[in-house]
Amino acid sequence: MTEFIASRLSSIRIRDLVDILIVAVLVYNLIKILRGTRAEQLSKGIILILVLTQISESLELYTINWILSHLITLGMVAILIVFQPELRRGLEFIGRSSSFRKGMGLGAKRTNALATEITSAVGSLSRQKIGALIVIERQTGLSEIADTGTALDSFISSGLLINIFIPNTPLHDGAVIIRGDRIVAAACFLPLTDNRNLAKDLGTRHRAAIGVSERSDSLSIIVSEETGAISTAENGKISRHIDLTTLEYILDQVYEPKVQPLENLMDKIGGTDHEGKD
Ligand SMILES: Nc1ncnc2c1ncn2[C@@H]1O[C@H](COP(=O)(O)OP(=O)(O)OP(=O)(O)O)[C@@H](O)[C@H]1O
Repeated sequence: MTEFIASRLSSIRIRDLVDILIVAVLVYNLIKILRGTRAEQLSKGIILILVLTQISESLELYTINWILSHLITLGMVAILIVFQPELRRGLEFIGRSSSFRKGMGLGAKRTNALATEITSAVGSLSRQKIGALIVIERQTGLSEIADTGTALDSFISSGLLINIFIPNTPLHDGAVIIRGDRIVAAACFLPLTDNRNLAKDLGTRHRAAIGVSERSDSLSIIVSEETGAISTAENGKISRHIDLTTLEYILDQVYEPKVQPLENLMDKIGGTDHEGKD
Protein backbone atom coordinates (compact mmCIF):
# COMPACT_ATOMS: atom_id res chain seq x y z
CA MET A 1 0.00 0.00 0.00
CA THR A 2 2.77 2.42 0.98
CA GLU A 3 4.61 1.46 -2.21
CA PHE A 4 1.48 2.21 -4.24
CA ILE A 5 1.09 5.63 -2.58
CA ALA A 6 4.82 6.39 -3.04
CA SER A 7 4.68 5.47 -6.74
CA ARG A 8 1.57 7.63 -7.22
CA LEU A 9 3.17 10.60 -5.43
CA SER A 10 6.36 10.33 -7.45
CA SER A 11 4.35 10.54 -10.68
CA ILE A 12 2.85 13.93 -9.67
CA ARG A 13 4.35 16.72 -11.78
CA ILE A 14 4.65 20.44 -10.96
CA ARG A 15 2.00 21.19 -13.60
CA ASP A 16 -0.44 18.84 -11.78
CA LEU A 17 0.06 20.83 -8.57
CA VAL A 18 -0.50 24.09 -10.47
CA ASP A 19 -3.62 22.54 -12.03
CA ILE A 20 -4.99 21.56 -8.61
CA LEU A 21 -4.11 24.97 -7.14
CA ILE A 22 -5.95 26.84 -9.91
CA VAL A 23 -9.06 24.65 -9.51
CA ALA A 24 -8.93 25.11 -5.71
CA VAL A 25 -8.72 28.91 -6.06
CA LEU A 26 -11.61 28.89 -8.58
CA VAL A 27 -13.80 26.70 -6.34
CA TYR A 28 -12.96 28.83 -3.28
CA ASN A 29 -13.91 32.03 -5.10
CA LEU A 30 -17.07 30.46 -6.49
CA ILE A 31 -18.13 29.45 -2.95
CA LYS A 32 -17.36 33.00 -1.75
CA ILE A 33 -19.47 34.49 -4.56
CA LEU A 34 -22.38 32.09 -3.99
CA ARG A 35 -22.48 32.52 -0.21
CA GLY A 36 -25.58 34.38 0.88
CA THR A 37 -27.11 34.45 -2.61
CA ARG A 38 -30.10 32.49 -3.87
CA ALA A 39 -27.66 30.35 -5.88
CA GLU A 40 -26.30 28.90 -2.60
CA GLN A 41 -29.37 26.75 -1.92
CA LEU A 42 -29.53 25.70 -5.56
CA SER A 43 -25.88 24.63 -5.53
CA LYS A 44 -26.50 22.52 -2.42
CA GLY A 45 -29.45 20.89 -4.22
CA ILE A 46 -27.32 20.11 -7.30
CA ILE A 47 -24.52 18.62 -5.19
CA LEU A 48 -27.07 16.45 -3.34
CA ILE A 49 -28.55 15.19 -6.64
CA LEU A 50 -25.05 14.42 -7.99
CA VAL A 51 -24.18 12.43 -4.84
CA LEU A 52 -27.51 10.55 -4.96
CA THR A 53 -26.94 9.79 -8.67
CA GLN A 54 -23.57 8.23 -7.86
CA ILE A 55 -25.00 6.24 -4.94
CA SER A 56 -27.95 4.97 -7.02
CA GLU A 57 -25.51 3.93 -9.78
CA SER A 58 -23.24 2.00 -7.46
CA LEU A 59 -26.28 0.33 -5.80
CA GLU A 60 -27.62 -0.47 -9.31
CA LEU A 61 -30.96 1.26 -8.63
CA TYR A 62 -31.56 1.87 -12.33
CA THR A 63 -34.95 3.63 -12.23
CA ILE A 64 -33.87 6.11 -9.56
CA ASN A 65 -30.57 6.62 -11.39
CA TRP A 66 -32.42 7.31 -14.68
CA ILE A 67 -34.71 9.89 -12.99
CA LEU A 68 -31.83 11.63 -11.20
CA SER A 69 -29.60 11.87 -14.27
CA HIS A 70 -32.47 13.35 -16.31
CA LEU A 71 -33.18 15.75 -13.47
CA ILE A 72 -29.61 17.06 -13.76
CA THR A 73 -30.02 17.71 -17.51
CA LEU A 74 -33.28 19.56 -16.86
CA GLY A 75 -31.64 21.40 -13.97
CA MET A 76 -28.86 22.74 -16.22
CA VAL A 77 -31.45 24.28 -18.57
CA ALA A 78 -33.37 25.67 -15.57
CA ILE A 79 -30.17 27.25 -14.20
CA LEU A 80 -29.55 29.10 -17.48
CA ILE A 81 -33.09 30.49 -17.40
CA VAL A 82 -33.32 31.31 -13.68
CA PHE A 83 -29.83 32.82 -13.41
CA GLN A 84 -29.85 34.66 -16.73
CA PRO A 85 -29.43 38.09 -14.99
CA GLU A 86 -26.53 36.85 -12.86
CA LEU A 87 -24.83 35.18 -15.85
CA ARG A 88 -25.23 38.36 -17.90
CA ARG A 89 -23.81 40.41 -15.04
CA GLY A 90 -20.85 38.04 -14.68
CA LEU A 91 -20.03 38.16 -18.39
CA GLU A 92 -20.36 41.96 -18.44
CA PHE A 93 -18.02 42.12 -15.43
CA ILE A 94 -15.44 39.95 -17.22
CA GLY A 95 -15.76 42.17 -20.31
CA ARG A 96 -15.28 45.31 -18.23
CA SER A 97 -12.31 43.88 -16.31
CA SER A 98 -10.46 43.24 -19.54
CA SER A 99 -10.67 46.86 -20.64
CA PHE A 100 -8.82 49.63 -18.85
CA ARG A 101 -10.97 52.29 -17.28
CA LYS A 102 -11.16 55.33 -19.50
CA GLY A 103 -11.85 58.91 -18.54
CA MET A 104 -14.59 60.97 -20.14
CA GLY A 105 -12.20 63.14 -22.13
CA LEU A 106 -13.59 66.39 -20.75
CA GLY A 107 -10.26 67.88 -19.75
CA ALA A 108 -8.90 68.54 -16.26
CA LYS A 109 -10.52 72.00 -15.87
CA ARG A 110 -14.03 70.84 -16.86
CA THR A 111 -13.61 67.69 -14.75
CA ASN A 112 -12.77 69.77 -11.69
CA ALA A 113 -15.73 72.05 -12.26
CA LEU A 114 -18.13 69.09 -12.62
CA ALA A 115 -16.78 67.34 -9.53
CA THR A 116 -17.20 70.60 -7.59
CA GLU A 117 -20.81 71.12 -8.83
CA ILE A 118 -21.86 67.57 -7.92
CA THR A 119 -20.04 67.65 -4.56
CA SER A 120 -21.58 71.00 -3.69
CA ALA A 121 -25.10 69.69 -4.49
CA VAL A 122 -24.53 66.52 -2.48
CA GLY A 123 -23.16 68.56 0.44
CA SER A 124 -26.20 70.83 0.44
CA LEU A 125 -28.65 67.89 0.17
CA SER A 126 -26.82 66.14 2.99
CA ARG A 127 -26.95 69.17 5.31
CA GLN A 128 -30.69 69.56 4.64
CA LYS A 129 -31.26 65.80 4.97
CA ILE A 130 -32.87 65.58 1.56
CA GLY A 131 -32.73 62.04 0.16
CA ALA A 132 -30.94 61.76 -3.18
CA LEU A 133 -29.66 59.16 -5.59
CA ILE A 134 -27.26 60.09 -8.40
CA VAL A 135 -25.82 57.55 -10.85
CA ILE A 136 -22.83 58.43 -13.02
CA GLU A 137 -22.59 56.37 -16.18
CA ARG A 138 -19.19 55.11 -17.34
CA GLN A 139 -18.59 52.50 -20.03
CA THR A 140 -21.78 50.47 -19.50
CA GLY A 141 -24.67 52.34 -21.12
CA LEU A 142 -27.56 53.21 -18.80
CA SER A 143 -30.05 54.27 -21.49
CA GLU A 144 -32.53 51.52 -20.54
CA ILE A 145 -32.56 52.86 -16.97
CA ALA A 146 -32.73 56.49 -18.12
CA ASP A 147 -35.80 55.56 -20.20
CA THR A 148 -37.68 54.62 -17.00
CA GLY A 149 -37.54 58.25 -15.84
CA THR A 150 -38.04 61.72 -17.25
CA ALA A 151 -35.56 62.82 -19.92
CA LEU A 152 -33.75 66.10 -19.12
CA ASP A 153 -30.51 66.41 -21.10
CA SER A 154 -29.28 69.46 -19.18
CA PHE A 155 -25.82 70.65 -18.17
CA ILE A 156 -24.87 69.65 -14.65
CA SER A 157 -25.30 72.40 -12.09
CA SER A 158 -25.43 72.20 -8.36
CA GLY A 159 -28.67 74.20 -8.29
CA LEU A 160 -30.46 71.89 -10.72
CA LEU A 161 -29.37 68.76 -8.86
CA ILE A 162 -30.60 70.20 -5.55
CA ASN A 163 -33.87 71.27 -7.13
CA ILE A 164 -34.58 67.83 -8.57
CA PHE A 165 -34.50 66.20 -5.13
CA ILE A 166 -36.61 68.76 -3.24
CA PRO A 167 -39.35 66.66 -1.57
CA ASN A 168 -42.83 66.64 -3.08
CA THR A 169 -41.67 67.92 -6.46
CA PRO A 170 -42.44 65.77 -9.52
CA LEU A 171 -38.89 64.45 -10.12
CA HIS A 172 -37.61 63.91 -6.58
CA ASP A 173 -38.54 60.22 -6.38
CA GLY A 174 -35.98 57.91 -8.00
CA ALA A 175 -32.51 58.39 -9.42
CA VAL A 176 -30.78 61.00 -11.53
CA ILE A 177 -28.60 59.60 -14.35
CA ILE A 178 -25.50 61.56 -15.33
CA ARG A 179 -23.58 60.97 -18.56
CA GLY A 180 -20.42 63.02 -18.98
CA ASP A 181 -21.28 66.66 -18.28
CA ARG A 182 -25.05 66.22 -18.69
CA ILE A 183 -27.97 65.17 -16.53
CA VAL A 184 -29.65 62.68 -18.83
CA ALA A 185 -32.77 61.91 -16.81
CA ALA A 186 -34.37 62.10 -13.37
CA ALA A 187 -36.91 60.02 -11.43
CA CYS A 188 -35.42 56.81 -12.86
CA PHE A 189 -36.12 53.39 -11.46
CA LEU A 190 -33.04 51.30 -10.65
CA PRO A 191 -32.83 47.53 -10.20
CA LEU A 192 -32.60 46.54 -6.53
CA THR A 193 -29.79 44.33 -5.27
CA ASP A 194 -30.74 40.93 -3.87
CA ASN A 195 -27.61 40.80 -1.69
CA ARG A 196 -28.79 39.44 1.66
CA ASN A 197 -25.59 40.34 3.52
CA LEU A 198 -26.26 44.07 3.65
CA ALA A 199 -26.79 46.03 6.85
CA LYS A 200 -30.41 45.98 7.95
CA ASP A 201 -30.65 49.78 8.09
CA LEU A 202 -30.04 50.09 4.34
CA GLY A 203 -33.40 50.74 2.71
CA THR A 204 -34.49 50.70 -0.91
CA ARG A 205 -32.59 53.86 -1.93
CA HIS A 206 -29.28 52.28 -0.93
CA ARG A 207 -30.30 48.88 -2.33
CA ALA A 208 -31.17 50.48 -5.67
CA ALA A 209 -27.74 52.20 -5.76
CA ILE A 210 -25.99 48.89 -5.07
CA GLY A 211 -28.24 47.11 -7.59
CA VAL A 212 -27.26 49.37 -10.50
CA SER A 213 -23.59 49.17 -9.51
CA GLU A 214 -23.78 45.35 -9.72
CA ARG A 215 -25.13 45.51 -13.25
CA SER A 216 -22.85 48.23 -14.58
CA ASP A 217 -19.55 50.01 -13.93
CA SER A 218 -21.42 53.14 -12.79
CA LEU A 219 -20.75 55.09 -9.62
CA SER A 220 -23.80 55.86 -7.47
CA ILE A 221 -23.95 58.58 -4.85
CA ILE A 222 -26.59 58.27 -2.16
CA VAL A 223 -27.71 60.87 0.37
CA SER A 224 -29.75 59.41 3.19
CA GLU A 225 -32.97 61.24 3.94
CA GLU A 226 -32.90 59.85 7.46
CA THR A 227 -29.35 60.80 8.50
CA GLY A 228 -27.97 63.00 5.71
CA ALA A 229 -25.08 60.54 5.42
CA ILE A 230 -23.35 60.30 2.03
CA SER A 231 -22.46 56.91 0.55
CA THR A 232 -21.17 55.68 -2.77
CA ALA A 233 -21.80 52.34 -4.49
CA GLU A 234 -19.52 50.75 -7.05
CA ASN A 235 -19.10 47.17 -8.28
CA GLY A 236 -21.85 46.01 -5.92
CA LYS A 237 -20.07 47.43 -2.87
CA ILE A 238 -21.17 50.32 -0.73
CA SER A 239 -18.87 52.78 1.04
CA ARG A 240 -20.73 54.61 3.76
CA HIS A 241 -20.16 57.92 5.55
CA ILE A 242 -18.05 59.53 2.83
CA ASP A 243 -16.91 63.10 3.51
CA LEU A 244 -17.10 65.80 0.85
CA THR A 245 -13.34 65.98 0.21
CA THR A 246 -13.24 62.24 -0.50
CA LEU A 247 -16.35 62.49 -2.67
CA GLU A 248 -14.79 65.24 -4.79
CA TYR A 249 -11.63 63.17 -5.16
CA ILE A 250 -13.66 60.09 -6.20
CA LEU A 251 -15.56 62.18 -8.76
CA ASP A 252 -12.30 63.58 -10.15
CA GLN A 253 -11.11 60.00 -10.62
CA VAL A 254 -14.37 58.96 -12.31
CA TYR A 255 -14.12 61.77 -14.83
CA GLU A 256 -10.35 61.65 -15.30
CA PRO A 257 -8.77 58.47 -13.83
CA LYS A 258 -5.13 59.28 -13.11
CA VAL A 259 -3.41 56.55 -11.22
CA GLN A 260 -5.35 53.35 -10.83
CA PRO A 261 -8.86 51.90 -11.21
CA LEU A 262 -11.32 53.21 -8.66
CA GLU A 263 -11.77 49.92 -6.82
CA ASN A 264 -8.10 49.99 -5.72
CA LEU A 265 -8.44 53.63 -4.87
CA MET A 266 -11.49 53.01 -2.66
CA ASP A 267 -9.58 50.36 -0.75
CA LYS A 268 -6.72 52.85 -0.24
CA ILE A 269 -9.04 55.61 0.98
CA GLY A 270 -10.35 53.18 3.61
CA GLY A 271 -13.83 53.09 5.08
CA THR A 272 -14.85 50.67 2.31
CA ASP A 273 -17.59 48.64 3.87
CA HIS A 274 -18.33 45.93 1.36
CA GLU A 275 -21.44 44.62 3.05
CA GLY A 276 -22.47 48.06 4.16
CA LYS A 277 -22.40 46.91 7.77
CA ASP A 278 -21.32 49.38 10.43
N1 LIG B 1 -35.61 51.05 -7.31
C1 LIG B 1 -35.43 52.35 -7.05
N2 LIG B 1 -34.90 53.15 -7.98
C2 LIG B 1 -34.70 54.46 -7.72
N3 LIG B 1 -34.99 55.05 -6.56
C3 LIG B 1 -35.53 54.31 -5.59
C4 LIG B 1 -35.78 52.92 -5.78
N4 LIG B 1 -36.30 52.42 -4.65
C5 LIG B 1 -36.39 53.46 -3.80
N5 LIG B 1 -35.94 54.60 -4.34
C6 LIG B 1 -35.88 55.93 -3.73
O1 LIG B 1 -35.68 55.75 -2.35
C7 LIG B 1 -36.76 56.31 -1.62
C8 LIG B 1 -37.10 55.42 -0.46
O2 LIG B 1 -36.01 55.35 0.33
P1 LIG B 1 -35.93 54.41 1.62
O3 LIG B 1 -36.28 55.24 2.81
O4 LIG B 1 -36.64 53.13 1.43
O5 LIG B 1 -34.40 54.07 1.49
P2 LIG B 1 -33.19 54.18 2.49
O6 LIG B 1 -32.10 53.41 1.80
O7 LIG B 1 -33.58 53.82 3.88
O8 LIG B 1 -32.79 55.70 2.39
P3 LIG B 1 -32.94 56.88 3.46
O9 LIG B 1 -31.77 56.72 4.38
O10 LIG B 1 -32.87 58.07 2.59
O11 LIG B 1 -34.27 56.71 4.16
C9 LIG B 1 -37.90 56.36 -2.61
O12 LIG B 1 -38.78 57.40 -2.26
C10 LIG B 1 -37.21 56.61 -3.93
O13 LIG B 1 -36.96 58.00 -4.11
